[in-house]
Amino acid sequence: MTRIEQAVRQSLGEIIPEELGVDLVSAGTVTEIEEQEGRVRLVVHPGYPCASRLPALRREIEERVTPLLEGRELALDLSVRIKPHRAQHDMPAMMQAANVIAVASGKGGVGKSTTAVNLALALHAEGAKVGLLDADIFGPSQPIMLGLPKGTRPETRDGNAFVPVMAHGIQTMSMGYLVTEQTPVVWRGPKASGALTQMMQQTLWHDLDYLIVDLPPGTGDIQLTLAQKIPVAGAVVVTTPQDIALLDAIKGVEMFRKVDIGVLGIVENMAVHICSNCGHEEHVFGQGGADRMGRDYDTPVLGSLPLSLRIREQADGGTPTVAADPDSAEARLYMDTARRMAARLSLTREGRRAFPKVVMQH
Ligand SMILES: Nc1ncnc2c1ncn2[C@@H]1O[C@H](COP(=O)(O)OP(=O)(O)OP(=O)(O)O)[C@@H](O)[C@H]1O
Repeated sequence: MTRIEQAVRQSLGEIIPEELGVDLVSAGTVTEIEEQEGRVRLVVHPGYPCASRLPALRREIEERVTPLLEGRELALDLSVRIKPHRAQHDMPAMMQAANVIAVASGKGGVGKSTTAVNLALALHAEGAKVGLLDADIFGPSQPIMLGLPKGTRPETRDGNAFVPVMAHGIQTMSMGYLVTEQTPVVWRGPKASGALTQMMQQTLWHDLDYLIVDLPPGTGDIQLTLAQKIPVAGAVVVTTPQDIALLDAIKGVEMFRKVDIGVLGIVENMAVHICSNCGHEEHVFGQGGADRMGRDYDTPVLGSLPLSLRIREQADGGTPTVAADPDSAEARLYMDTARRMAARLSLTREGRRAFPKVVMQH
């Protein structure tokens, strides 16, 4: 390595993007530094979607590196490359989805689905190709949050494969598309788990960087099936700061660890209420619990969302916050959380790629 290459490497080793928490070199994003005639070629590939951050990162790199080049030109290739990351027991990634991320909660009603859809939209806004699977077989809520008209059905191909339904730029699939109000879902246990595997594998996901799976609450059959049959690169546990929700969240974290699925972090929802009249902040469900849990279980808090009327109205109205009002404070919190989640995943080991396989069977 030449003197200039060394100096460049060292200065890149001092740039620490907030969401990554480590420097560009340690994170493995610097794939090439080469002094050539009259110029230095530099290739930096962040492994997570961060379109909104690239201009500032480019400026920072240029400002630090250019003075070191002794008059040579800087040829900088700064672009995102999302790879598949290691799934449990080294299972190969799905062909059509590089990274499956499970969004779970220990108990119901903590806002897991709202969080999942906003995180999916945030990854999309940052430039990733994203799918969302509503795995809540018994109470699918994503079709409503995605604003899809009642009775929306996915197209089928060859009679047994579903074309994902596009909504706000992401590919989606939900049991809500397959059942009607007249056909109550009476499956339990193995049948429901079978339905999840089927939905996952018989959907023609197209070239996804991330498939976000919105799990039903708890630690039951569906979660177990996911752990056995589907390669999951990472999990996120959504919780409110209430003690009881936290205890349930701990069970969720432990469940994923037991089945060798990495927990990327905790998202704390409804952490603080901001009065829409006077702006007064109140910690409705207590304060600091997720931080404590994060420390005790060595799991970072990826983000903290307020209890906000807008989040509820926008989700329940079919255009979740990130799509409805991308510049709002709440949307920015979701974007920050999603970037941290994906950045943390980018630091885990690379996974095995799947071999081409025909999913459709007759
Ligand atoms: N941060 C928030 N502020 C205000 N309302 C919220 C927030 N997050 C979620 N909600 C609302 O809380 C309700 C429950 O949310 P959601 O359906 O996402 O929860 P869940 O944990 O997925 O529920 P379930 O256990 O039934 O699957 C919804 O009406 C949603 O709009």
